Parts: sequence; structure tokens; C-alpha cells
Amino acid sequence: MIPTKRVDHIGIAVKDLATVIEFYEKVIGIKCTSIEEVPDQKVKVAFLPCGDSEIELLESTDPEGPVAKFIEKNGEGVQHIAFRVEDLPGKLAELEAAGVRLIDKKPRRGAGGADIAFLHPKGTHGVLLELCQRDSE
Ligand SMILES: C[C@@H](C(=O)O)C(=O)SCCNC(=O)CCNC(=O)[C@H](O)C(C)(C)COP(=O)(O)OP(=O)(O)OC[C@H]1O[C@@H](n2cnc3c(N)ncnc32)[C@H](O)[C@@H]1OP(=O)(O)O
Ligand SMILES: [Co+2]
Repeated sequence: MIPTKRVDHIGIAVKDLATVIEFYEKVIGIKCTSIEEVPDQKVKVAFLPCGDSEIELLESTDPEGPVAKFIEKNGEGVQHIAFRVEDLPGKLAELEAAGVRLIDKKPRRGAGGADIAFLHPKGTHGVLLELCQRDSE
């Protein structure tokens, strides 16, 4: 089985990036190190590293995007959990063979140049899971 290395990030859907970055920096005490737009996912993303993992704050750039739809239904909150894997195409093939419901059969480009793919929450006991592969350890 292709190993999963760690929790890469926790994705949190927010209405206003600046407001929530300020909360995490001033109240929780973790710093935002980068902000970037990922047009493919219709989001603007802020990363706040914390130990081996990061908090990923997600603000929608499009009312039809997945983060806007999530907030409409649930309000702000944890939208996905992302695991770091070593071989994303291989992992996706392995999961497909095991009958897991994939949203992305092939990797897409995520924030920070990562390759990413999502697994459907209906096939993962209720949690939207992202797998990501990065060049760095
Ligand atoms: C930048 C990048 C990165 O890290 O590099 C990112 O993270 S981008 C992060 C944003 N991108 C994404 O989320 C892309 C992948 N997401 C998607 O394709 C979509 O959001 C889906 C997960 C397929 C949901 O689509 P849609 O909202 O159209 O479906 P829906 O509302 O009919 O939901 C179908 C069922 O799934 C549940 N459901 C929907 N979203 C969920 C979520 N985030 N967590 C857990 N369950 C969820 C709904 O409650 C519903 O269950 P019931 O039927 O029981 O009511
Ligand atoms: Co993510």
C-alpha cells in the first residue's frame, strides 16, 4: 500500500479571509505565510503552518464554487482534511481498484504547486478528503 505520510493541511471555509487570518494570528497565535488564488478551485487560499501541518483558510471567488456552496449549506467551518502522499497517481489507482469513490481520477494543480485530488465524502464516512503530493519532504 502506498503510504500516507501525515496530515498536510486542514481546509477551513471562511467568508472573509482577512478577518479570519487576523483571528488566527492574534488569538490562536499562528502566522499566515502565504496567500494565493487557485482559479481551478474557485478559491483564494491562506496558509498558516502549525508544526508538521498547516491550516488552509479558503475564501470563495465564485458563488458557484465548492467553498461558496459549502458555506451556503453549513456556514463557515472545516471543509476538508488533506493527507500528504508519496505517489498520488499510484494512490488514486489503488483507491479506485478498492472501489473508493473519487472526485478526481487524475491529479489537479493545487495551492503551492502541489498535485491534489479529492475523494467523495459519501465514500469516506462523511469527510471530504484531499490527497496531495509535494516536491518537498
Ligand atoms: C486549493 C486546494 C488545495 O488544498 O491546494 C483546495 O483545498 S480547494 C478546496 C475546495 N475544493 C473542493 O472542495 C473540490 C472538491 N469538492 C467537490 O467536488 C464538491 O464540493 C463535492 C464534495 C462533490 C460536493 O459537491 P456539491 O456541493 O455539489 O454536492 P452536494 O451539496 O449535493 O453534496 C453531496 C453530499 O455530500 C455532502 N458534502 C458536500 N460537501 C461536503 C464536505 N465538504 N464535507 C462533508 N460532506 C460534504 C453533502 O452534505 C451531501 O450530503 P447529503 O446528500 O447527505 O446531504
Ligand atoms: Co486543500
